[in-house]
Amino acid sequence: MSYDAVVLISFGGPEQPEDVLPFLANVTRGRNVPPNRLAEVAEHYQHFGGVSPINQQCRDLLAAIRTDFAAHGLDLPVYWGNRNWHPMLADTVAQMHHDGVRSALGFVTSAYGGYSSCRQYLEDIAAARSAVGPEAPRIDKLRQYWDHPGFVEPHAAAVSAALATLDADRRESTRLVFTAHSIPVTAAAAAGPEGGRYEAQLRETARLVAERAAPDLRYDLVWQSRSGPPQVPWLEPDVNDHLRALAADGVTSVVVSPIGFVSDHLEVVWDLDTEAAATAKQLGLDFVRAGTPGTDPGFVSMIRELVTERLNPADTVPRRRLGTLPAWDTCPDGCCLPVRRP
Ligand SMILES: CC1=C(CCC(=O)O)c2cc3nc(cc4[nH]c(cc5[nH]c(cc1n2)c(C)c5CCC(=O)O)c(CCC(=O)O)c4C)C(CCC(=O)O)=C3C
Ligand SMILES: [Fe+2]
Repeated sequence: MSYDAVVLISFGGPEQPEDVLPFLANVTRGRNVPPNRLAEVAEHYQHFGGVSPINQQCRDLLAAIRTDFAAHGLDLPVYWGNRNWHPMLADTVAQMHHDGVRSALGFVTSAYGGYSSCRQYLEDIAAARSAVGPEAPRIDKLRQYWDHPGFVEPHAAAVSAALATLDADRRESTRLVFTAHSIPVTAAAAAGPEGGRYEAQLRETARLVAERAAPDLRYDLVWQSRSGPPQVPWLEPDVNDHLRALAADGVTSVVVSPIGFVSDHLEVVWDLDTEAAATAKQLGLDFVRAGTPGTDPGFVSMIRELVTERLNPADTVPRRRLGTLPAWDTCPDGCCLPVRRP
């Protein structure tokens, strides 16, 4: 297979106060998110002047990818388009078509399987291509990278750096708390061809990061940013409830590492740095939030590696990874399908 471009595909976020409500309408169209939850989330964005950090983080990543490709003689143009806010993927795909791109590789800013993390991006690609028409470029999504060293190692380095800021005398009562976006329990059960893939991958990433950063410490995987109506079960425990349980258990210090994410977007700076940090303070816990890959050079080279490996079949160029869960270049049909929400 030959490719003539790469496209960075992300979630998108508002960039001014007027964008917040139309952005949220895009995110929640056809989903079961109660109006009071939406109002609450709109307020989180307004705390940051209506600007989500995510688009600038994508611009920074885009620039880093272009610099890295140029430095390694990889001569492919790199585009960027989002699911929920400008630049919208359909506009990007139209531009790619206009520029003569015939087939591209897509890198999405989510490392895991599952409907929201993987399948929905495949749907975004399909919708953007059909908006452009039959001449739209082909776009093949790159593989999930939850256990790639270029994802695991930056998270591990960030956990080590965070730990180094805590009181060494309290090491024995320090806990690593890994977080990811909660999803409905039914969606978790439907993730991957055999089910449970989102959670299984997160457990594997947590283990790989913990082994590298602090093999002597206990760690947990918990959930954040729950949405949806209260009567629908989502993955638990929530990070705030978990901090309360840890404090009651004699834990004095926590490193919170958002392994579910690739950059410090709003779910990180609000749900962790603001809310979870306040919970920890109330409990008298020492709290430090570990960084995300962002534009870490190892993460950026991983993207180049994922691109170049796809120029050759998997049996000729081994796909580097640290874990043992099943892996593939192209998701099977019918994997991670959306579940009908009550
Ligand atoms: C698994 C997952 C990821 C990780 C994978 C990935 O990164 O793609 C993720 C990322 C993100 N989620 C984000 C924002 C939002 N997610 C929402 C709602 C939802 N997320 C869900 C899941 C996930 N979300 C789900 C099941 C819903 C319910 C509605 C639905 O079924 O789709 C809502 C609606 C309001 C609310 O929170 O209820 C907002 C505003 C932002 C942007 C942050 C910024 O602006 O910086 C990012 C990166
Ligand atoms: Fe979300």
